[in-house]
Amino acid sequence: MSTMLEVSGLEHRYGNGPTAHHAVRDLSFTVATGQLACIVGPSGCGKSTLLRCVAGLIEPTGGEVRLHGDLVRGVPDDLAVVFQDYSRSLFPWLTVRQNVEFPLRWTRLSRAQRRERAHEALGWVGLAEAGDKHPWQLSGGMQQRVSIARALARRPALLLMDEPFASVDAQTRFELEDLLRRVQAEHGSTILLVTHDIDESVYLGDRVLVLSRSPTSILADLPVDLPAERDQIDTRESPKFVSLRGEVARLLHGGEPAHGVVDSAGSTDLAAATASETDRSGRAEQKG
Ligand SMILES: Nc1ncnc2c1ncn2[C@@H]1O[C@H](COP(=O)(O)OP(=O)(O)OP(=O)(O)O)[C@@H](O)[C@H]1O
Repeated sequence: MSTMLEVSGLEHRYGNGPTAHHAVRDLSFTVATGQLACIVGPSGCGKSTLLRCVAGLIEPTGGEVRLHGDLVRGVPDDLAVVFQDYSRSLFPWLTVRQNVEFPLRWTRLSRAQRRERAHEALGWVGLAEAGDKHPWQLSGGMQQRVSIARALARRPALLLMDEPFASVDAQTRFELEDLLRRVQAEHGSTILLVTHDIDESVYLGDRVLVLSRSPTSILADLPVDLPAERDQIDTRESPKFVSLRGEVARLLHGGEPAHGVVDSAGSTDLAAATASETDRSGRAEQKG
């Protein structure tokens, strides 16, 4: 699988001198084409700073970011971002279709092609019939689906998502998570998604990057060895999911990566971690 995103020795410091704040210390990782990688870390650890560097919105003070091999300097044309706050990212005076078409104005697509792309992307998120409505006529979850459609209509090489489901209720969140996995599988999208939610990172991710406190670095890079087809009830109840969630939570609460299973690249072999966790819980059950 080819590499879509390569972050090498990334460092970012806000300001200079004694008041400087070192937000990101030393981050190196890659995301393969078609992969959905989740980033999880404590509040204020530097997740948004990382995303801003990847999006080319700020210039890192050290290291580099490459998108399909090209050094990121400024916002790449083929990158899209979905933010948490859909109500501020959609234009209320435009219809849903016009919102989705809007960023396509800066492409070489004709008007008819833009309309076609918008219609198609709205179909992907189940909103083909809502094109003539205005955002304020839709529920919060539907508005976030419009934001996702708008990002996908550009066919980005990389989709960045910053806490995309943090502002919707639990049921809608589940629906949006399933929608994202379906869309990603159907269209082979490469996604880097930041979340505060440990369960969400494991449910959504092909892998989970766990970040340390600020100045942040990578504590563990955990492959999520769950079936591609996931289910909000069965997957979340499966021993593997429970074990992975426990591992991420343990790391975030100051634990070391599962010992004996960290490889030289700093990534943790979850198969081994899962086996040892299952073994532990099995022994606990037997004792009980
Ligand atoms: N423009 C800025 N100037 C100075 N310090 C900043 C700036 N932006 C962020 N910081 C600091 O850098 C650190 C990382 O912030 P960042 O917003 O990247 O973290 P985060 O993990 O996204 O936070 P949260 O989980 O609360 O969204 C924090 O200590 C924050 O106060």
